[in-house]
Amino acid sequence: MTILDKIVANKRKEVARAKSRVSYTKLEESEFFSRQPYSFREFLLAPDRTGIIAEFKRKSPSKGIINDKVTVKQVTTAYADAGASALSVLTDKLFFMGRKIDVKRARALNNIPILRKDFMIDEYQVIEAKAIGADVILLIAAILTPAEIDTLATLAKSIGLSVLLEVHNLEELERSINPNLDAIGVNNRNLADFTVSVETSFQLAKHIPDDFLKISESAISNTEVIKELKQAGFSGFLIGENFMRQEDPGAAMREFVQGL
Ligand SMILES: O=P(O)(O)OC[C@@H](O)[C@@H](O)c1c[nH]c2ccccc12
Repeated sequence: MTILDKIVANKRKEVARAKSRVSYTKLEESEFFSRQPYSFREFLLAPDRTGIIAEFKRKSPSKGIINDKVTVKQVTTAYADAGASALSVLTDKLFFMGRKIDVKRARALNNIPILRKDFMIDEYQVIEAKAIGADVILLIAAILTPAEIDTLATLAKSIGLSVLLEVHNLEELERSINPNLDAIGVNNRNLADFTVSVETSFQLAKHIPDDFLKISESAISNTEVIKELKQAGFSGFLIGENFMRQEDPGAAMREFVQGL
């Protein structure tokens, strides 16, 4: 059983529990549910922004605790000030030490899109994403069938959310492509064994149709790589650990973007 299998098995239980505690009606009555989400595309392509999707991540299965001393407020507002095009906030509790309230807090404090970073397997989580103030959801090709991707993406679009599909290889990309997606993210980290290589992004770039935004995810640690990824057609760069492992992640991002 890979780590991804374990995460998904746990997620099924978590979603069942959440459904029994908070009804769809309750979610739809929440303060953020009726807001108009920000457009992921618009913010990624805005010339005065960096294209960086800056992540708030306390812990990961591959690295253990990365930083559990900082607050959502301190980090996300500094990321936005430093020119982030969007925020990525983990909501998986067991493996990433994330919480749904982290997205709510980030929403109340920032005026840029927020990606709810979780393992989406059920329509309930899509409604929940909107209810907690997210603008973008992540669909991971490795854990979803094409039919599931279609169902979740169609629902997300119908409530105004943007959809980012994450792939790790050509086979996943080809089987998962769907007109309801806004962006395709190439994860440079293999979620089954944690190996990382930015080459994955360069190899898959030419196979991603131009109507989708191209995003490179994980293991991005210097601005030279970003310049090369831009040349290869990428407009989004998802960065977590490189900032989060510093005592002041916002300051780390501010310094990083000087090199762009
Ligand atoms: O911390 P990094 O190497 O910069 O990676 C960020 C992000 O890409 C990574 O956290 C991630 C990519 N896809 C995911 C899916 C689930 C959880 C986490 C992720």
